[in-house]
Amino acid sequence: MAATVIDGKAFAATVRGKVGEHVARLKADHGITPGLAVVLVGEDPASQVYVRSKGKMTVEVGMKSVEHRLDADTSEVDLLALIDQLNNDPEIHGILCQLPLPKHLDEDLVINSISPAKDVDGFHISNVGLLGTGQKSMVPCTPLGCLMMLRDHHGSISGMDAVVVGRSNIVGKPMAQLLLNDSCTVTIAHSRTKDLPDVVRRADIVVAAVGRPEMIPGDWIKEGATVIDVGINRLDAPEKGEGKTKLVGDVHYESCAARAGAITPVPGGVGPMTIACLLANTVTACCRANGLDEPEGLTA
Ligand SMILES: Nc1nc2c(c(=O)[nH]1)N[C@@H](CN(C=O)c1ccc(C(=O)N[C@@H](CCC(=O)O)C(=O)O)cc1)CN2
Repeated sequence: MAATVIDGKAFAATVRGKVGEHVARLKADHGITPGLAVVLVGEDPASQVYVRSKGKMTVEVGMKSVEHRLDADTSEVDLLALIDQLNNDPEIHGILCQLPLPKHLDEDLVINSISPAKDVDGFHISNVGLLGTGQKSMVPCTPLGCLMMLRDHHGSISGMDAVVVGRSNIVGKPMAQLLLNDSCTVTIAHSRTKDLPDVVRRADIVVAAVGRPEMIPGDWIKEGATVIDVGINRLDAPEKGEGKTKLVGDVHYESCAARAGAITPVPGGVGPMTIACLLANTVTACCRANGLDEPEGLTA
């Protein structure tokens, strides 16, 4: 039977709709407008697209958007001074530095200088620790988006066998933690994992976050498993014309879809959920800062 295609683009629009409703209530009932500040250092073309999209969608849901675009050679001292200013700005409830940062900047130092309460990326070491101990935290946007799609598709994922392929701080590790918190039996697999195909074949849920185009073929997938593809890899596509490119995920879509029960496409799967969850996290941060009830269904 053909796999159900989990439509991340449509689901993200629903999440943004819920965020917008909550923002409208915050404004009407409390006179509060959530504010998000995005910091971009340098001119990475993909980052510029993501930052523009974040700003546009922030405004669309009724929140305040502030963008700081800094030169590629901005010093660490200047960047930390800007973050300090944003940490102390009462109109700003969420702050993020778009990654990757230029090589001369210490990513850990920069991330950990953001106030944990405003860390809407959920990358600050305090939020990592809170998530790891099952306490209330800010949750990284991409894994949160994957979790929302899994819960929506399955209802409950409790007791399911989940394999996360990839161990990055941004996706793999927090994803594993979220699945564990939802009572999955979780394996984190990576480049040194022995018998990777057999490990993946045992899983009811496969989250692919390795950053290697089409690395996971269909014959690694258990019949009926749910496949969440986090990869976004741009490849040359001469078949589409000279100089053309295409996006592919970390799984080989056609062969995996032939065996899976459900699968996310690339593009249009996990990617759009990342920005929707960023907006959700900003409303959550704003509610927490003001001692108000958090929006239902928009947190882990
Ligand atoms: N500070 C952060 N930096 C980065 C993050 C992050 O969560 N926080 N994640 C990625 C980039 N990213 C958001 O920042 C992001 C990536 C992809 C998409 C998306 O919607 N992708 C589309 C395809 C877009 C295209 O055509 O290129 C899709 O998958 O359908 C949104 C946001 C790294 N940096």
